[in-house]
Amino acid sequence: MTAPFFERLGDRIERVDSVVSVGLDADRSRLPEHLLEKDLPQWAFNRRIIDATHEHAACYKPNAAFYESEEGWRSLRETIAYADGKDVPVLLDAKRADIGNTTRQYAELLDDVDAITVNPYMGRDSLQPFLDRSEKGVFVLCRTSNPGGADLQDLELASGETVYERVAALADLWNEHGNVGLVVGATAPEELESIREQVPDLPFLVPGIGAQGGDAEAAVEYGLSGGVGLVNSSRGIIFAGEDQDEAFARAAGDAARRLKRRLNRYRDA
Ligand SMILES: O=C(O)c1cc(=O)[nH]c(=O)n1[C@@H]1O[C@H](COP(=O)(O)O)[C@@H](O)[C@H]1O
Repeated sequence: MTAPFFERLGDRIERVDSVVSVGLDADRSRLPEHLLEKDLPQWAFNRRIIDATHEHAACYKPNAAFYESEEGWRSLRETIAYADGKDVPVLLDAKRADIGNTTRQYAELLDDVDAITVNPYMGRDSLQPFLDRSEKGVFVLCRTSNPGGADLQDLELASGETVYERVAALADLWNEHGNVGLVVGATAPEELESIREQVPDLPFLVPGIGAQGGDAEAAVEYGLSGGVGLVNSSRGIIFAGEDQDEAFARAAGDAARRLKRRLNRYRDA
């Protein structure tokens, strides 16, 4: 039987001494020119990025948005299998959920990956098929990193709690199999701190450092539960060598190593 996701993630974090999630957001318009002639340029790019970064990666997080084409899905499939071959967990950033029969289809995405991001807007039944996959990780969007994250998520309910606090409380309830985490952006450090206090046992995926300018120290201080959690950087790693053509992968490897060391200073503090 496969061990639960957060146990496997904890082992991985220990093995590579890293909480870095490397975001594989392989934007076709930013790929090195010499890869564009390949059969599957995104796969060619990701393979080189994985070769250069896997020693520093607690997980890979491909965002499905970058692969929503026939060629994209083929690239994604190859990428997932390759990461798996390197023994690195894959978290598919899909932000899915829908009514029952539709969401059951979405949940099949978990057949090929270790964890997924989901959207809580439609409530528990829309997430149930994901939650039922007890060996897989399910990261529920709670307080997102984008400027508009406040539009709905910061609204105060009649009960006095905010929407994101309500989501955190619900996610804690939904965590019957110990497979639920939260997505909380590093651009909202105060919310990160208060959500951590509210749900001490849920590991967080914290995006928003690097290109979005979020707070890396707060990401580590509040993102981890029992040492387990993920701090994601996508563009800051994979496009670190955007202007270097052939040397792009080495630059990505250096960026991943630097981020690992920086985050580890806060982990050790
Ligand atoms: O669910 C996510 O991963 C996510 C949630 C959020 O609140 N903010 C956020 O940036 N993300 C994702 O994290 C990645 C951030 O990419 P970079 O800004 O390039 O590091 C993208 O794939 C986003 O879709």
